[in-house]
Amino acid sequence: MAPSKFNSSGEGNFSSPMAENGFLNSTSLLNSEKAVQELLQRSPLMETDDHLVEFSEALRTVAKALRKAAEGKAAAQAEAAEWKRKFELERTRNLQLEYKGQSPTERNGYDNKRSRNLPPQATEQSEWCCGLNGICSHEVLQDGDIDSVSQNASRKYTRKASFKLSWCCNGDHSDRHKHDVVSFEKGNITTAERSSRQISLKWESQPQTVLILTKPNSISVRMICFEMVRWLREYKDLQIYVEPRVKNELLTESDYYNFVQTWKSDEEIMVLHTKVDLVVTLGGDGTVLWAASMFKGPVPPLVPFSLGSLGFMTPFHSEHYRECLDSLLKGPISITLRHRLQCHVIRDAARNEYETEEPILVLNEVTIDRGISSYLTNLECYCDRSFVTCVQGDGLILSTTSGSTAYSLAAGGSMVHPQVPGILFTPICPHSLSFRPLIFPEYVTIRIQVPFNSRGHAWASFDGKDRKQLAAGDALVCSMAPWPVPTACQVDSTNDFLRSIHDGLHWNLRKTQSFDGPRDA
Ligand SMILES: NC(=O)c1ccc[n+]([C@@H]2O[C@H](COP(=O)([O-])OP(=O)(O)OC[C@H]3O[C@@H](n4cnc5c(N)ncnc54)[C@H](O)[C@@H]3O)[C@@H](O)[C@H]2O)c1
Ligand SMILES: Nc1ncnc2c1ncn2[C@@H]1O[C@H](COP(=O)(O)OP(=O)(O)OP(=O)(O)O)[C@@H](O)[C@H]1O
Repeated sequence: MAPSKFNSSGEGNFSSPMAENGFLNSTSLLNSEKAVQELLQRSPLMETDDHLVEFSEALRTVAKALRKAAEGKAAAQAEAAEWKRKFELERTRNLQLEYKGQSPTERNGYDNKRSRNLPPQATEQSEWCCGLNGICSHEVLQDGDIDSVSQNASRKYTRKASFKLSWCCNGDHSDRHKHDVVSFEKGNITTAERSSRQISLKWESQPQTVLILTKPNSISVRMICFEMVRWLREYKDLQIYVEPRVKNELLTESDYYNFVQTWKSDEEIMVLHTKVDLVVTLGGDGTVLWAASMFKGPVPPLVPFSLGSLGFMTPFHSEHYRECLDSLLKGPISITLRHRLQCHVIRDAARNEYETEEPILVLNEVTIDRGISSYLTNLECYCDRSFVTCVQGDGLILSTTSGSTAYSLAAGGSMVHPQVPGILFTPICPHSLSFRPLIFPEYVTIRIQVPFNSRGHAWASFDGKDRKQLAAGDALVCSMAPWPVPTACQVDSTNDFLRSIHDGLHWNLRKTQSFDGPRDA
């Protein structure tokens, strides 16, 4: 019998309780029990087990602490993102003020600035409905006083057309602000409006400047663009802006197009929304996404003409552009307010929470996926201060409701009417049987964290573009942006949405059963 290798002194050697015939004999059993007890008391194996137990408990404690820390970080980063959002809003306001020739420091305070730069009606509304901390859509959407612009002789820009937005439903026209959602009169909770209603835009002065954005590398788009520019100039007497590339194309065609304006720098693009009354897009959904991405703040009303293969956001037919533009320039226009998501990438390497990169606004979605890595993505997701889940799979899509018919749909997300405010949380190929897509309300902040123990990097892409690598420790914080994209409707939001899913996706197309006459009971 070989001595136990655990007994270094040679004492307490135990023999196998198994006799040679294969049965247990009692003496050897006694011996072996004693030996096991000795082994349990003295053996380093037991110490190893104890150490393993201790170690795993310590690991569990560390994991708990890490989760707590991450939750704390989530809250801090959500707050940082909220502050950043407010900062961006303020910066855009200041930019507008600077453009109007008034320095932000000339203001006595926030209220004063607002009351001096907004038309009286808008100011009253904003203080009435939102107070200081809210974002009034009419401030974002209704163009303010721009008299100073026309007075400023050094600037060649013309006065921007003003318009008024109203919310109406089934013929009921009402100016009631959409923030006035819940009332607590006499202790009863009632809802006045549950989401924004169909919006109607009425021009208060004639639009004067149109920006035309076109899909590149398409001869048919180029031809329509040339024609449209000429028509808008000769029949509507409008100022026209195009991208530098298009201006070159126009000038190559003819010197006639010399009147068309463009820009040279990104700073000029930043203030484009203060000059342009209407944006026309010629292309597919990608061109609408491109147009939206040009406006990092407020977006002028957008008229999307379809010249692509699948137009979910392009209800206007380019062959009828004259009649369409004629009626849109007169107004009123039914508008779909397409919400956007504001995304901040927060690097773990950044020294503090506020050192975030420039925010990116998306009209469809932000996708966090595994990129070229063959490992499963491992993403920790938080909603405000609450842990949502860990995504283990190909990735995750955070989509707007406008984007619900795009990538999110392909990944199994629901289609949502674009006027419903919300954030879709749709996994891509999750390695789990029970991971169903979610829809969050519009007021939450979602944070996606690449954990430190992630095997590979994750990649974020914004409306299918601008890929950014997310290393372990990096996070993406996402909330609803205060600047929606107002797109003109062919009929109204609902009719256009249903038409797009019927025509674009052949949604629920099925042969109708033949009628064979009533069946016998
Ligand atoms: N598996 C997929 O379905 C998949 C994969 C990658 C990207 N995409 C989508 O492509 C978008 C980028 O579009 P692009 O035109 O620049 O690229 P693209 O030219 O590759 O076109 C992608 C397709 O998505 C359609 N699309 C875009 N936005 C849509 C929307 N809101 N509703 C319905 N369909 C929409 C376009 O019409 C086009 O047919 C991304 O935002 C993403 O949603 C989809
Ligand atoms: N003005 C522009 N400048 C640069 N790129 C653009 C511009 N407009 C569109 N694009 C890009 O060109 C690509 C194709 O555009 P778009 O999606 O509009 O056309 P399409 O693919 O023919 O139409 P659909 O989306 O209906 O299939 C998109 O990736 C879009 O981002």
